[in-house]
Amino acid sequence: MNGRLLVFGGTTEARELLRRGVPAICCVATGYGAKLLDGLENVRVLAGRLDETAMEELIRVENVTHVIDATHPYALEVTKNVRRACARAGVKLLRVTRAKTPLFGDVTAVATPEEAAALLDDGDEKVLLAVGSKELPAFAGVSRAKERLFARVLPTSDVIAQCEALGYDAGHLIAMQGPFSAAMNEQMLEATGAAVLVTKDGGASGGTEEKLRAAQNRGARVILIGRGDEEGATVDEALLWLRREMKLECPPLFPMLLPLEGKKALLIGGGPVALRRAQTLKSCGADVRAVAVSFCEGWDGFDAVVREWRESDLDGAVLAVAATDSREQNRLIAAAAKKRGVPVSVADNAAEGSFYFPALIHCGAAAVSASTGGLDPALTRRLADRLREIWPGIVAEELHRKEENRR
Ligand SMILES: C[C@@]1(CC(=O)O)c2cc3[nH]c(cc4nc(cc5[nH]c(cc(n2)[C@H]1CCC(=O)O)[C@@](C)(CC(=O)O)[C@@H]5CCC(=O)O)C(CC(=O)O)=C4CCC(=O)O)c(CCC(=O)O)c3CC(=O)O
Ligand SMILES: NC(=O)C1=CN([C@@H]2O[C@H](COP(=O)(O)OP(=O)(O)OC[C@H]3O[C@@H](n4cnc5c(N)ncnc54)[C@H](O)[C@@H]3O)[C@@H](O)[C@H]2O)C=CC1
Repeated sequence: MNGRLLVFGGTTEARELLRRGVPAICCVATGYGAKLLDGLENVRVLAGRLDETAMEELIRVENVTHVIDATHPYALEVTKNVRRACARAGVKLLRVTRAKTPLFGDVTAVATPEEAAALLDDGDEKVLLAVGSKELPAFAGVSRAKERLFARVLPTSDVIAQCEALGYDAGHLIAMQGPFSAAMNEQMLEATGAAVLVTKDGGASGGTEEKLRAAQNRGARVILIGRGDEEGATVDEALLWLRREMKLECPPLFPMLLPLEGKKALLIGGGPVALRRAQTLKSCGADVRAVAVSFCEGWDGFDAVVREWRESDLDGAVLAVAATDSREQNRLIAAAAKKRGVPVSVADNAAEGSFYFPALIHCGAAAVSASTGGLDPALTRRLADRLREIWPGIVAEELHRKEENRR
């Protein structure tokens, strides 16, 4: 292992990452967050909120080399501080954040809690606020707040005390830890009589889809406080990044062997990378179909369709390869394939696919596949080329020996 990792965040993403066995120091805001990380070997947990200076100090004292910011998507201030502390200490930083939820139903998106409060001002409907206790003060000025607003918060004594101080009585508080199922959200909307649900986009682990679904089922409106355009890596991407950066231990991929003869394999992209893979798939007997806006030299003899890809290209495919030169297109291809249950490999982002494209070394049916688990594709290439030099000899020798024994 090279270097030392510091993770910020007691989020689901931080826990998932640390559960994969990455040694680290992990900073969480609260004692409760610390408890959720109990029992993880190789992880030292520090509880408490640090400012920028304290973060920088920690990085230096602990000889940290790599930082992952997996704090909550709405913890904007912390994220800003982490970024500055890392820049000042000169260490590498990766932001991990959950994907935004695709919206459906009657949803009004706003940028801030204040904007959400302004939308509630002149109505008289009851409102369920599932925004986190920190944002409740923004709603204090809403007309007839005491009767109309119901707050759903975490059941800790300080949070409840804070709600009481803001004027919420026991009849207007739901104190319970989420995330909640759609059915439970629906019951809470029903019990409070709320016609409006105000929430944030906490992504999949925050149960956002279940909130939208409940509101839709009850005919309630949703006001969604958005979170800007921040981009971040997924947990899988972060894990691969760390393994590459810090040379962490990594188990091998499982080289599952698929019969492809006569089966449709879809390639999207017509450059040299797609072509190399098309040749590999063809050597396995697959019916290769390639779709691309333009094709490089060498595609003669392939079923090559010149146009932009579309979702229906995936129909009947047993596997797909996303090898366009556009990050965004490759991401969309991966999402579409996964949605349909078609295994997909992504040429420019190893961790985004559901399988890794192997180097194939074969003499007839005697095959070997090479991989470095996505850690170092150029090394994979060199390993494969060396195996290609010796593999035919090994296969011939063994077949010959078998013949000899038979005589
Ligand atoms: C994750 C994966 C994709 C997947 O699963 O779909 C992936 C990803 C990436 N490759 C990159 C670069 C290169 N890849 C090669 C070669 C091969 N790469 C192949 C597979 C895979 N490559 C999968 C995991 C493999 C594993 O587990 O080890 C092989 C085996 C199969 C094939 O592609 O046919 C083939 C050997 C073929 C053979 O010998 O048979 C070379 C060498 C060369 O081209 O000569 C370079 C140039 C390196 C340089 O320039 O130094 C980059 C950076 C791109 C960038 O920076 O722009 C990414 C992106 C990323 O890492 O995220
Ligand atoms: N895994 C690997 O071995 C390697 C992967 N890469 C990555 O692979 C990707 C492809 O590399 P190259 O083949 O060199 O690229 P390229 O630039 O030669 O080809 C890109 C292809 O994508 C097609 N394309 C773009 N948008 C499309 C759309 N909407 N619909 C259909 N087709 C579309 C283009 O028409 C073109 O055929 C790049 O993202 C590169 O970063 C690069 C080197 C090695």
